[in-house]
Amino acid sequence: MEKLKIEGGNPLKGNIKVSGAKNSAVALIPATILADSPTVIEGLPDISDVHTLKALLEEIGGSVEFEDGEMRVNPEGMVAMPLPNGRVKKLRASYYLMGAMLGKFKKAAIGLPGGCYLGPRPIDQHIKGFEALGATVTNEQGALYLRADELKGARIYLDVVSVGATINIMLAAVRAKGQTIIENAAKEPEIIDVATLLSNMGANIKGAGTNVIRIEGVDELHGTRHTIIPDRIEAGTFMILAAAAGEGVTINNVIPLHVESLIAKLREMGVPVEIGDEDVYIGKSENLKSIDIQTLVYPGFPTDLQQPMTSLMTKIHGTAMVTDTIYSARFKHIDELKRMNANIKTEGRAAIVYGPSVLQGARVKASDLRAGAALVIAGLMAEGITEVTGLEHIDRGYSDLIEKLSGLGAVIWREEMSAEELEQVNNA
Ligand SMILES: CC(=O)N[C@H]1[C@@H](OP(=O)(O)OP(=O)(O)OC[C@H]2O[C@@H](n3ccc(=O)[nH]c3=O)[C@H](O)[C@@H]2O)O[C@H](CO)[C@@H](O)[C@@H]1O
Ligand SMILES: C=C(OP(=O)(O)O)C(=O)O
Repeated sequence: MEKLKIEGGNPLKGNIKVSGAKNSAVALIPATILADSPTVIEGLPDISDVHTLKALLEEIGGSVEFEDGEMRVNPEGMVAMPLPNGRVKKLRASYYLMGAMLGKFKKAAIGLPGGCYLGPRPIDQHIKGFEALGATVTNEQGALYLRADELKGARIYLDVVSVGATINIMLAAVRAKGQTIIENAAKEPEIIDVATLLSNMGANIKGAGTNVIRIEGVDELHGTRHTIIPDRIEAGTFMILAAAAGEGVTINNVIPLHVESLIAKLREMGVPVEIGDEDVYIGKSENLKSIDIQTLVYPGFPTDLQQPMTSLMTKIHGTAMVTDTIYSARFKHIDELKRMNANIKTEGRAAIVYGPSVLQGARVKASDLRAGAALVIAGLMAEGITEVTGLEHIDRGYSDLIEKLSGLGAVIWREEMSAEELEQVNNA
């Protein structure tokens, strides 16, 4: 097992390119099951979630080629193979296999998903949607079994705005008979990306990106070619790290509209931001002002950027508060930042940051994906060497991180852990 080492304090300069969106990729790949002929997705990130989903499609009989970010999925040999255990537990998004397999085969058996622990992550709204479409859903020894004689369109009101439930219901409803209306739908860009792929496969979807989505079911879907949208969370992570440790960084392959809430907050702090057509420039940031952040559904401030933002906030002059209204326990990075000399207090769903602090290199552990991003940013800001373990989380969502950050002048590398270090991490 490896750890990441970062020598902090080296000013970052230059250009860094954003990859395809993880949170789109993890839905686009299962969506290929719905077609009767091969689909090609271009621009996928080289992250472990994508490799896990590739293996899952192969497990159900698909043939999948993946090279240079391009994945070709031939669904011809696919069957409704139950997947109650194993790889499905590695990632949250394996729940999209439920919607896609239910749509295609009218049955699915999928183990309850894994992914980052951020507090309770129920999937009751997904189940409510599948049941409204005519499926029976039972929980048998930790796996959900979904069965339907036929799927029929329905009007489904989501009690909570959920990205996962909106996409999952869309995946099943494109192959249902008649019209489905999803009310109180989530509006994230990833939902539009999945709807675009499905529409190009022959589905009839209107309103993706608004809070009412109308789907007219079709009997057949065909393969197509699709280019994924850029990852707004990776873009945001790079913007934050540029503000934290940069002296002029351009982030390329960004849809600026997708990061508007972050741009607004960075400007409020006094970070120089210039917006291009497909790039964002972050200038050297000094004397940052205190701000408060509340995570909200899109287009509000994303929960996924809350953790990286906390690291930047240790530079502010004053007090700042971060409230996560989406996930109550997304604060595991705080104790690690404290090890690095940050002055932060958590109270319920909020973290209060007292700045400025001069961060010090330390041995820290990434408890989840964005906690990992927060610690990498802190390591780039800190004096001395920071060692980050828990890289399996970071590898779920950031492709070629070392190469990309080294390109900006960061001193960052991976190192094999000794047996003694492994034991310490496992016992922690
Ligand atoms: C709205 C929001 O910010 N969504 C984020 C959420 O998506 P993710 O898809 O994981 O979460 P959802 O959008 O589905 O959930 C939003 C909220 O609804 C709740 N919920 C969800 C489904 C359900 O059936 N029942 C239920 O109560 C969740 O616990 C959460 O509090 O985390 C992802 C990974 O960090 C982010 O990329 C998404 O942008
Ligand atoms: C927590 C995340 O991923 P997942 O929902 O797959 O656990 C994330 O993208 O920040």
